[in-house]
Amino acid sequence: MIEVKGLKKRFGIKTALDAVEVTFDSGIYGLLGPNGAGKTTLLRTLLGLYPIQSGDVFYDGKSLRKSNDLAQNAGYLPQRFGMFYELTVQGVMAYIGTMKKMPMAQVRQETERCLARTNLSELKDRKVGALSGGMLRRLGIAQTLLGDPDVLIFDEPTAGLDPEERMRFKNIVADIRRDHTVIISTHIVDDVDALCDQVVVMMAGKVAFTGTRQQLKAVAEKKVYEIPVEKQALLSPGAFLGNRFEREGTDYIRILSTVPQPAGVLVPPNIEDGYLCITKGM
Ligand SMILES: Nc1ncnc2c1ncn2[C@@H]1O[C@H](COP(=O)(O)OP(=O)(O)OP(=O)(O)O)[C@@H](O)[C@H]1O
Repeated sequence: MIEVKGLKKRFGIKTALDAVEVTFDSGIYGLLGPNGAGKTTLLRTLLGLYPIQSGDVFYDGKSLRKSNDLAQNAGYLPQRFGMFYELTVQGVMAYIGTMKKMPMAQVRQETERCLARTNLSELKDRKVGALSGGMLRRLGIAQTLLGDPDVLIFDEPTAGLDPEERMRFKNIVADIRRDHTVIISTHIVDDVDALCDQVVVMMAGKVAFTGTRQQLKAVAEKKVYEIPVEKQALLSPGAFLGNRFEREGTDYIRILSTVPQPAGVLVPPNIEDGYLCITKGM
């Protein structure tokens, strides 16, 4: 279990984390938030890549100030995964395995398993410099899985993946045993809906919401309307205009509103509605 308590982080005068309180237990967590909310800073702090300035993080009860157990038991896919261009795919896996202090025989076995899992077995001899962006992302995912770590941290894992590879990533995550802690930072709300048991929403360096997907949806209960585009002028002030879509030849707009909108029809919320209600303060 990872317990974050009163964690603060500043870059010069910029406060990136402002007394963050959150607990990550076993299970799959989606970490959502607008650009600059502090998601990457939080993840990097958990991994010991930023020193703790104020507050603390406990991994299985031990403070990160005194122990680097969390970093040693974690696989991490950074937002921008890069590697030496001259290394081959399997060379990267051997390099990461060595950094993780894994015995060579285990590295070989795990390399085979993780490359097969990410559809890279046939590219094992290809150099990093000759991989496409999507292939490099898959290699990043493969090295995260190496050694089956207890904690897996993925920072925007599906960015740059084609639909088939996104599906494959979802299947990989679905196969991870639920006694692991998996944290997935993403902007793709659909991915959270498909994958995550719990959702954490960050805003301006703080945790604005933690709960299940159902609880996130419930935030938008009785606040979501659909209205034909031609009736848009009848909306009461305070409505937030969401997606525009077409149904049976009519154009509609999805609306979020805390005041009743008689010109629209109330519809059940989805998790994107819940997320938008939090970020718009509705
Ligand atoms: N190395 C740094 N130096 C200065 N400021 C930084 C640094 N890293 C992050 N910041 C700032 O800290 C804040 C939080 O950034 P962070 O990258 O953690 O946000 P994020 O939620 O991951 O954003 P995104 O979704 O865009 O990746 C931002 O205002 C950012 O500009």
